[in-house]
Amino acid sequence: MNKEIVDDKTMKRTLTRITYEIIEKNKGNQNLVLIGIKTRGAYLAKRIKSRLYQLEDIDVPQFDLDVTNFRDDNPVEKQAENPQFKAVDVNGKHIVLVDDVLYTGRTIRAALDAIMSIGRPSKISLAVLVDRGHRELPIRADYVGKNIPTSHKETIKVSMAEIDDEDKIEILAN
Ligand SMILES: O=P(O)(O)OC[C@H]1O[C@H](OP(=O)(O)OP(=O)(O)O)[C@H](O)[C@@H]1O
Ligand SMILES: O=c1cc[nH]c(=O)[nH]1
Repeated sequence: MNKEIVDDKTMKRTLTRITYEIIEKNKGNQNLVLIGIKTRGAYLAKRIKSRLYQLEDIDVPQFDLDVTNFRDDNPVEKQAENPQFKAVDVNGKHIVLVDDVLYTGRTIRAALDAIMSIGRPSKISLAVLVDRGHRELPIRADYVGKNIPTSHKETIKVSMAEIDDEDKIEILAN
């Protein structure tokens, strides 16, 4: 059974709030770089980029990151560099990592490794649309859209208009 818990209007407001929080916490916004984790984190980062521009006239570089090669469930022999991402200059930058759901934290751990493998940022912050709890690693988000307490049996499904035709967040009871 799917239960919609966030509709399109609420999701838009939530992203606007996260954007304002990023602006407030980073006065001057110098050296900010948005990195969105594929799949939906990349679309969220693009939206935050365009809101930063609309709200404050700030043009922040934004890149997509595929963490597959850095996952701890991906055999080491299959791990390879990601040539496109390797070209991103992260040195001395304040990276805002963006993802849709924060659960065990393993995806973020992989993303941190991917970023640190190509340079030395001055700071890395984390923005997520949903924090559903159940961390398996000492990772926390700096910007949280919605805290949604879940059981292990449930799944949070984020839909985004860019690939799913509409914006919504649902809880799926497995
Ligand atoms: O904190 P974790 O336990 O790592 O879970 C969170 C990750 O799981 C989902 O990605 P998924 O692997 O389903 O890929 P997708 O984004 O391409 O759907 C979600 O988009 C997060 O990236
Ligand atoms: O519930 C979950 C857990 C991980 N990733 C998701 O997208 N949803």
